[in-house]
Amino acid sequence: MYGLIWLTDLRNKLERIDLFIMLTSALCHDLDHPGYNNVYQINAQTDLALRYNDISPLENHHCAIAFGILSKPECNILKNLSSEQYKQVRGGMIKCILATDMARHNEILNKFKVTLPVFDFKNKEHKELMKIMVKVSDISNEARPMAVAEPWLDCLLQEFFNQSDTEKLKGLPVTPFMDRDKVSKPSSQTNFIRFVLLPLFTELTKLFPCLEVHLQFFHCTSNVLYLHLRKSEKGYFTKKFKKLADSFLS
Ligand SMILES: Nc1nc2c(ncn2[C@@H]2O[C@H](COP(=O)(O)O)[C@@H](O)[C@H]2O)c(=O)[nH]1
Ligand SMILES: [Zn+2]
Repeated sequence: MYGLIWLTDLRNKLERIDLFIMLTSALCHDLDHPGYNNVYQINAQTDLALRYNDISPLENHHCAIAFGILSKPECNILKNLSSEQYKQVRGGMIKCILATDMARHNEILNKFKVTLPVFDFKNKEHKELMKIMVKVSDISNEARPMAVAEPWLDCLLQEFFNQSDTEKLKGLPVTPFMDRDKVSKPSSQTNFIRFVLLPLFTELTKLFPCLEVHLQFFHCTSNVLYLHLRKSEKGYFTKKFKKLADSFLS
C-alpha cells in the first residue's frame, strides 16, 4: 500500500486521514487469519461463521481483532484523534477491510467503474477508490518481481491445498480452485491474473496511467504462464515481449 500510494501520487490527491485509513487497513486486513477461507468457515459451521452469521466471517474477524489491538493503551495510535476523526477512521477501516472479501470483488469493482468517467478525488461519493486500493494491495503479489512473489505464491498454494485436503477429509464440498488434483501453479495464476488482476488493473489504469506498465506486465505474465501450460517453444516470444518480461523478471 505504501508503495502504491507513492506510485500513484495519492499523497497529493487524497486527504491525510484517508491515506492513514488505507495504510492501517492494509496492515490489519488479514489479522489472525486461520488459513481457511469464508466458504470453508460457512460449510464447516465454524465459530467465526456462527458469530458473524455467515456474512464475511473472516473480514469481520480481522477487523474486530484490529480494533481490539488498537484499543490497548500501548498500541492505541488513534488516541490523539478527535471523536469525529476516530469515527471517520473506524468507519473507513471497517469499509476497507470488509471490502477485501473476494466474494464482493465484482460488486466493488463495478461500483468503482461507475465513478470512473466523472472521477473526482475530492468527491466524498468516490471513496470506493480507497477500497480498491486496499484490495489491490491485498491481491497484487503477482505485480512484484518473481523472486519476491514466488515464495508467497508457494505459501498461498500450500494454504489452498491444505484447505481442500481438509474439506476432503471432513466430507465437505471441495473448493475447486484449491484442489491439488485440479490446479497447478501456472493454471492457478493464469486464471487469477486473467480473470481477477487484469480486469482490476485495466480499470485502475484509467485513473492512474502510470500503472500501464503493470498492466502490460500482467498480460505478459499470464501469456507466459498460459504458454507454459501449453508447453510452447521458447522461440515463440517476440523480442519486444521478451525484453519487457525480462526487465520485470530480473
Ligand atoms: N490464485 C491466486 N489467488 C490469489 C492470489 N492473490 C490473492 N489471491 C486470492 O485472494 C484472496 C485474498 O484473500 P485473503 O483473505 O486470503 O487475503 C486469497 O485467499 C486468494 O483466494 C494469487 O496470486 N493467486
Ligand atoms: Zn483477507
